Amino acid sequence: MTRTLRLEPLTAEAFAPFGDVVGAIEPGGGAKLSETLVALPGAATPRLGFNNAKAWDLPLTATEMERHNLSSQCFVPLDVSRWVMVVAPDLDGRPDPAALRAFVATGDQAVNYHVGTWHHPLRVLDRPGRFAVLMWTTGHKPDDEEWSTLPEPLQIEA
Ligand SMILES: NC(=O)N[C@@H](O)C(=O)O
Ligand code: NI
Repeated sequence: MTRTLRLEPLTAEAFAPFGDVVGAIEPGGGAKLSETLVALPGAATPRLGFNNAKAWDLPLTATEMERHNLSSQCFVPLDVSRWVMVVAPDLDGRPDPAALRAFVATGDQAVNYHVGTWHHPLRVLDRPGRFAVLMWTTGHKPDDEEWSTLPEPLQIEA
């Protein structure tokens, strides 16, 4: 049995339980993230990664989620069309299947997952997308990420 989830437009308000959203900044304006850029003891090594993520077509199928229990994870689009994040609150150490949310972001929106937030790995739409990704690591798996398989596959649609 596959569950269907519809994409919601990403807003800072809707995403607040899961992380921060930094939207387009007007000329002369600015924004900063600070307190929610978190590295817990053990995750002493900063990692600023750069990637060029391939494009996926909708509907997306999600079967597992991940979280970083020692670090926040911040995705900064460098050249991106649209991109998708699937998140959920924790329920007894797993993503709460009843509270899964799927958001679609623009290439002007950066997202910082708060430490421990269940999320699906990055999914980009329309064309490949380049990102900078900031987090802190222990330098070795599996400490840096925990995975959980969803009780049933999730189909994400527009
Ligand atoms: N590790 C990494 O860069 N990506 C994943 O953690 C992810 O959330 O996509
Ligand atoms: Ni991640």
